[in-house]
Amino acid sequence: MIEIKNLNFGYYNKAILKNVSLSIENKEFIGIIGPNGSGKSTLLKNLSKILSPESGLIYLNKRLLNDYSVKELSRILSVVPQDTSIQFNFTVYDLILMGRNPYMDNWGRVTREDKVIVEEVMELTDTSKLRDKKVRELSGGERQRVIIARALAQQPEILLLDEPTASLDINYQQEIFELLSHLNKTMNLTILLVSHDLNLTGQYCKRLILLKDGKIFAAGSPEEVLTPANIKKVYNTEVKVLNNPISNKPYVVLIPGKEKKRQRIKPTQKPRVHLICGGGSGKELMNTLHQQGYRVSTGVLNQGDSDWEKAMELGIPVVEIPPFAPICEKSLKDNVALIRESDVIVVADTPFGYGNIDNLKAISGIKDKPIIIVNSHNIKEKDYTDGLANKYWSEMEKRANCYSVKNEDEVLSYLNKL
Ligand SMILES: Nc1ncnc2c1ncn2[C@@H]1O[C@H](COP(=O)(O)OP(=O)(O)OP(=O)(O)O)[C@@H](O)[C@H]1O
Repeated sequence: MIEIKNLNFGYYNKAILKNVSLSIENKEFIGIIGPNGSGKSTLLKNLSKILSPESGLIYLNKRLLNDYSVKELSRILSVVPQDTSIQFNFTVYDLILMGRNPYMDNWGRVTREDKVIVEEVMELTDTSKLRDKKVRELSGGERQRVIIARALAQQPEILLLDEPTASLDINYQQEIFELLSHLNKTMNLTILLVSHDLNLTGQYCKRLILLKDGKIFAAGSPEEVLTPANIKKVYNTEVKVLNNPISNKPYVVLIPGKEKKRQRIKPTQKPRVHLICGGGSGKELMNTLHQQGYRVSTGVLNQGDSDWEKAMELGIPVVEIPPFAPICEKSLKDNVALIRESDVIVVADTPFGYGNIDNLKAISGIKDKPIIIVNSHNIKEKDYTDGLANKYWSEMEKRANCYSVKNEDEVLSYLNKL
């Protein structure tokens, strides 16, 4: 059904998928697992033609994926993406009906058949009772069922899902996996899903593909793939693999005490640096710190910003928001969590406006971490917030653990002293 031959893909010249070859048969239920950044989502995006391989070939039903038009492809393959936030507040019915788009004429006329299929998929996914609700009023689990219903309304042969249970509680996680398993068995749907949950995928998927650094490290039945040796090599984590007596499937259990080992090696590592930047003000420093072995994180940054692009290129953790969007509550919270994991905060020579002032506000509230500020004497020229940035800046400068420096070389010498 799908044949991937020597697939290579990279972002900005950085190789991500390396020589991946894989055959997927009709009616398979496959889990793609692997650590953060191992290339799982990138693989799915290459399969759904969101990204194009640098080299290698992908065949779908013996025809090159590249030769399919978008409409043709969406009648065979549908995708449940990782980010399922819905831009507009549609009703559940209207959202599921959108799955029929690949079958509609140029005027978007809804046929009797479209309506019958929508009813069928609502029945299958137990979403009929939600039909008139607005999508934003749904719980996480309900929303995920609705998104799956929309994907099913496309009447695909293959369903690709990127972490479909990521933010769901244990009850909804199981419900989604049960639903997928049911669809796989009763509708002969081929399913390929990315997940971090070794136990759920081990329980429900018939085959697992374990990725490490963009390569297939192991592939086979859950019993073949979920071994302590594989998990140690790929995740650098000690586990015990037990047998779940109810399902007779492998069950992965963490061995306590791992944290102590981590702490022992920590003193030899360089400090973690969280870099506040934007508009290209931090990319050179980010590069230098990364090259010198500092563990750098950054955010909040707009996607497409040149500092964001640099972070992507280097593969460093970044809290991101859509292009031109102001910092929202969630991104702010994520950024504070990332800052809390760092040892020191560095503020690049960054202008502050109302769109990014919350980055400064966030660090002004974190008093227990050293802060290094580049070129602080110039703040008035970089304050586009009628003095708000200047206020946070002056407050921070009064602290004993705040260092104002003139340039990036001085940042490095301060970091060396810390
Ligand atoms: N749009 C992008 N631009 C640049 N680099 C990217 C982009 N998307 C992902 N990457 C990088 O590619 C690598 C693989 O990312 P990918 O999202 O495929 O990994 P993953 O295994 O799905 O990770 P996770 O489990 O964290 O979701 C990472 O180093 C990531 O930083």
